[in-house]
Amino acid sequence: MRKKIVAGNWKMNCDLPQTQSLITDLKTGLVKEFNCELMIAPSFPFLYPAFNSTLETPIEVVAQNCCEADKGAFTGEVSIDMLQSVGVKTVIIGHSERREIYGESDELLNSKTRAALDKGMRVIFCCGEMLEERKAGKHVTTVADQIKNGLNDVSAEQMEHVVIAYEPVWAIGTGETATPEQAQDMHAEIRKQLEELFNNDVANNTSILYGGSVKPGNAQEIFSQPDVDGGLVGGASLDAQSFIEIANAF
Ligand SMILES: O=C(CO)COP(=O)(O)O
Repeated sequence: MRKKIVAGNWKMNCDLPQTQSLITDLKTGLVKEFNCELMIAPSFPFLYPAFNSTLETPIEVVAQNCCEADKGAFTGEVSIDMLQSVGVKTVIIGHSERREIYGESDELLNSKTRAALDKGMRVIFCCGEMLEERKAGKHVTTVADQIKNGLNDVSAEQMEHVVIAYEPVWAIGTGETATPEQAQDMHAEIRKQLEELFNNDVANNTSILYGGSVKPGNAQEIFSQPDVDGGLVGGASLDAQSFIEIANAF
């Protein structure tokens, strides 16, 4: 079933006191029912305290990354079992910062995605083109390749646990948002691609989020596009009021 989701990717921001105070502010601000699922993704060390502080609230705590391997000699990595042991049920995979800064390849991201799905996790799979790719008119094929490679060997049944996040790299942290039409066009292309790779049900039922400078002032227009099911929000999710206003945009 296609769900509306607003997820805050806190990236490498917020130490423990800041994490706790942001969650307190969110809880204080969540005075009414929302028409969407709410997620926050703090850094690894704060997942467990965040999980505990959000029990009995509509907020789900999700991870920003995971290791594709089960356990063992992988210094600095965090396994899916470890995440699950602290209450995490959803993981973001393939964020452009992981792809670009840490060189995570389509193959690695596919391994992570399959490992997470095999363990029963939900995956927010990120895709998005660079500015040069858009300028060269290659944005649709770039994103289609990321999806085809990243979701290789994922079954149609497993796609029930996959959310796609389209984040054009040129719109991340730049203040420059894709226009609602640009977001809608790409989301429609992604659905076409899901239909080709899987089937019509998967295409219709997969939630596709937009990410890239989503703010209270532009969320409503973006979320009102027929193929946009919510947002993956960076900067604006670090302020409780902004995040709540974005969630209210549905
Ligand atoms: O990368 C993003 C979310 O994952 C988007 O970040 P900004 O909302 O800060 O542009």
